[in-house]
Amino acid sequence: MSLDTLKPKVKAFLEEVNGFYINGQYVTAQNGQTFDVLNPATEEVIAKVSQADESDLDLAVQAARKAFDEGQWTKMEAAERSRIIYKFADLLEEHKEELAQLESLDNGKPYQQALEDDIEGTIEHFRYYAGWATKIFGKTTNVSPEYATYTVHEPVGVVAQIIPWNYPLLMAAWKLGSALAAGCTVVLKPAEDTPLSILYAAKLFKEAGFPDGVVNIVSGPGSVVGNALVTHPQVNKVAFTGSTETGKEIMRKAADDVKAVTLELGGKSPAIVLEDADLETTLDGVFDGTMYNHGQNCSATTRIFVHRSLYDEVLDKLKKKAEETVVGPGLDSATDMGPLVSEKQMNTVLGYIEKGKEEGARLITGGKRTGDQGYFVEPTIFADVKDHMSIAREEIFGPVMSVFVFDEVEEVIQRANDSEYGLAASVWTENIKKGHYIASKLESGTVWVNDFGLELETMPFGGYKHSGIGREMGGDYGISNYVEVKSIFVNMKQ
Ligand SMILES: NC(=O)C1=CN([C@@H]2O[C@H](COP(=O)(O)OP(=O)(O)OC[C@H]3O[C@@H](n4cnc5c(N)ncnc54)[C@H](O)[C@@H]3O)[C@@H](O)[C@H]2O)C=CC1
Ligand code: BAL
Repeated sequence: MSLDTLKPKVKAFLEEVNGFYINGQYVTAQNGQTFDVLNPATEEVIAKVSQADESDLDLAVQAARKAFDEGQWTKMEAAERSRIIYKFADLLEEHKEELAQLESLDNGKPYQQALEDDIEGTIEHFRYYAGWATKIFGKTTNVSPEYATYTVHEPVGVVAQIIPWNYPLLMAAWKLGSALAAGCTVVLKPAEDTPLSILYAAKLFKEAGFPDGVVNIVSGPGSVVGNALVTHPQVNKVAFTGSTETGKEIMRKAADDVKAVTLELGGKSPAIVLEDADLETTLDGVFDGTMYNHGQNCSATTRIFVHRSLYDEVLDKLKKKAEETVVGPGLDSATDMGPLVSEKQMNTVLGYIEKGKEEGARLITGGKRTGDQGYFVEPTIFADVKDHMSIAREEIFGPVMSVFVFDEVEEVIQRANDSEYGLAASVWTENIKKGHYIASKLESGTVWVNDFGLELETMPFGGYKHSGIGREMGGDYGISNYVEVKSIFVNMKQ
């Protein structure tokens, strides 16, 4: 597939200046400003998008506030809210190929991966949370015969949602699905690098039947639009996915107004390969665990701890896998791994590769940019990595794997936990008792045993330590981010 084979609706969408979406309509920035969106495979401008400032953002928050206060969504029958979210998922399905093309062009990921993982995952996510709109229950409690006591779960209000660029539409779904099911209204800010898929999808909110103002999408820089969203006095709650640094800044600012925050932040996830691991499955899992989405995953298993008895064999086989990986444009069907999302991200990753070499890790394959156009970086593997090195401690967010050797189970548990992060981990062993034991000891929001990367709407996802606060998905775990709990006492004393 090439740019010439883009679907007519995608071509038309790319040709116009794409406004953001406020109060049920596309609008352009009041000051007329736009920003360029690049194809990371070619560095060419593929679209122009309106760039909001604080006054545009204020309009979006006012629209969400009005929609919330007037209750068109919040006080709608839950079954009707559910039907509208289902309908939105059906419309996404009708447009799934267009959305996958946009995602591949904008983010760089292979088209098939965009279609099957990102877009299908988005559709499933909305369907799942559509079902939850009718399953938000308080409790009746048995406090005293003289009181009727019960709790009510009420939508928290206007929600600010700020999302990153690694899974543009899927991250929007993770945030929107539960908030909308709970009856909140939303202002969502996509990342500057990847605003296209959610802006394309915005028109489908209206078609599905969402009242105006329930969902608003505003594009622009984090330092301006994101900041104004977090600090806006009419916003009740902030949900963010992105870097730990920005997450901390958001939390500090939200504290001024005592706004609740949900944060899904960085990771440095360990994979532990025990001496009895089934090597074929393990090597596939460990390799994809690091390299999937070009390593641009918060849950990427970038620290691979291999038992000494398998170390040389594992290194040889991982090297071979890296060298067989086809790096190329996302729209090319032969591509396994596309470009990184931006020049900034490519330079960050190349900087870490240099640090790895300087600090004495052994580069066994990769290590360079490929070509001089597009942000392509070779799948890169370092062996003999030591726990104190930068590549062992800091989030790289690129196709860079660090391999360590270990001897004892207790030793590797301690080393795996020796990180400021605690998002995900994997354990590879045929001894399932040991698998459970190690899973119980790891300081991590998710642990996969003999698997990697499963992130399902049916299970909560989030991190320990600096990897975040709260859990998204997982049914009522996700809903709980968007409800206030009210306790009601009714005096029945005669
Ligand atoms: N946890 C995850 O899934 C992600 C983690 N990252 C990590 O972050 C690193 C840097 O990537 P960036 O795109 O610069 O991340 P970032 O955390 O700065 O950006 C993520 C989102 O936050 C917004 N934002 C930035 N500054 C803001 C502020 N002051 N107030 C409100 N919103 C703000 C951005 O516009 C974007 O929408 C990556 O190298 C990676 O390590 C990046 C993307 C996703
Ligand atoms: N932050 C979305 C899920 C992931 O990167 O693994």
